[in-house]
Amino acid sequence: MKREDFLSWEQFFMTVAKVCAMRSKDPSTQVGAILVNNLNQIISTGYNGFPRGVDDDKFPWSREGEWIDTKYPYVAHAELNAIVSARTNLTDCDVYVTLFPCNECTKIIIQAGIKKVFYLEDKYKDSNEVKASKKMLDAAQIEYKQINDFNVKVSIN
Ligand SMILES: O=c1[nH]c(=O)n([C@H]2C[C@H](O)[C@@H](COP(=O)(O)O)O2)cc1CO
Ligand SMILES: [Zn+2]
Repeated sequence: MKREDFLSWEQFFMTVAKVCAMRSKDPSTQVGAILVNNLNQIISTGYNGFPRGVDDDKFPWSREGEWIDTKYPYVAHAELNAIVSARTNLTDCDVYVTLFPCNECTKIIIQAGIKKVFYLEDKYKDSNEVKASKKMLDAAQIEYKQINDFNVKVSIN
């Protein structure tokens, strides 16, 4: 008899996205994203961090203060990193991301031809950025689905 408590594809991919988030050095929010093609192959991975050459010991990680002195102008979002790292056409791929994409990432997701967005958390759902994301995804007829039928808890010692 086969095991019954195996991970579904959706649970598996979301767990991989969660592991990607563990690479992030952001002290407040770690985000992971992966792209998956229609053969269930992982095409690329990403997490939020500063661009190559932008030293994460010298640039700020703070959230507050003058905009130029916060992390916000510098950090590359997980979804952006996954999309620019992909080496194949992304048409009809799915994205698994641990946080609902912001409006800037959503534009990139749509333009890359991604078919479906799977997300874990939606902690900024009341923000205008996320509201704008949902408006664009609805208009573009791109489905989004929360994967919350299991508890992703990855612990590596
Ligand atoms: O879709 C996203 N992808 C992503 O990588 N991020 C990153 C940018 C920041 O490093 C962090 C958000 O920081 P904070 O929660 O402290 O505002 O998450 C944030 C979002 C959603 O805003
Ligand atoms: Zn974003």
